[in-house]
Amino acid sequence: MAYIELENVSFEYPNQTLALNRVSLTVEKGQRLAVVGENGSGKSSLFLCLCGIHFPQTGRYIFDGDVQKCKRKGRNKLFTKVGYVFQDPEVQLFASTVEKDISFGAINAGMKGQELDACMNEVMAMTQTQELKNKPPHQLSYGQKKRVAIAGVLACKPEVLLLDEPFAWLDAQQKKNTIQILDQLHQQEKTLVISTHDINFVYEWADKLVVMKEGQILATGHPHELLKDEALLEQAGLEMPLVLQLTRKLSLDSTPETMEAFLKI
Ligand SMILES: Nc1ncnc2c1ncn2[C@@H]1O[C@H](COP(=O)(O)OP(=O)(O)OP(=O)(O)O)[C@@H](O)[C@H]1O
Repeated sequence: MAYIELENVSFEYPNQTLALNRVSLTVEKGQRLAVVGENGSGKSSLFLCLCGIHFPQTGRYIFDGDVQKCKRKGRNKLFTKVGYVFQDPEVQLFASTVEKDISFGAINAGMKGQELDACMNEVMAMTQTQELKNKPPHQLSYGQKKRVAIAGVLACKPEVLLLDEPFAWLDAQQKKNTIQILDQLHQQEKTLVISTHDINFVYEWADKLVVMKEGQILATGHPHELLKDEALLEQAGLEMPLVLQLTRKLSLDSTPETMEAFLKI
């Protein structure tokens, strides 16, 4: 059985916008799933359903073997195991210092003493936020706020991380730092689900890709397969990854899996 399973899930906002339309999807434990699609295709709405903030009106959501019920009490396991990093860190940060912000969720969940100290040290080291710990979050740069937002979610020790556009507005170095965090989390066998418009990153990073359009899933599969499908790319409004474009242009026999491999040819 899959770790996360959506069966024909539909979700409509109160203004009757149908954001998810009969979406079916499975995610295995430890998988790196990328969700791509045009603006408004439903990626954030999908994440908000996966973490339990929204509840679909129809269909079934099964997390780790449990069918999710709309009652908040029945979804405690979901809330403790699935962490959501919002696209905009401003939505997430609220405490008077970075340290208080990062520890808030963990303390709320009952963590204290040495366990809390060890957890804070670990997540602040991973996200390089130690030197920011006494600063008010509103004084940080955008990239620093993003790291603090990730740290706060990691401190709650989720098994699944949903990251909504983790690279949006980041410079090259901050993006590299965020990719390093994702790589470390993957080594820890966390399940990672990201939405992004960075198709080159998706091609190299994801084990599985979901392509969305107008609230529906157009295709699911390995990015190496899906991202060479010109008809799908056209339908979804996506560009072909650069490494594939270059491979075709140069009529290479084999397709390198990364840009680094391409540059070594
Ligand atoms: N709170 C809301 N109330 C009403 N409609 C909403 C709300 N949030 C999103 N929508 C609508 O739901 C649809 C899906 O939006 P969603 O934010 O999930 O898309 P997205 O793929 O994440 O877009 P983007 O790439 O721009 O972040 C859009 O038509 C959007 O206008």
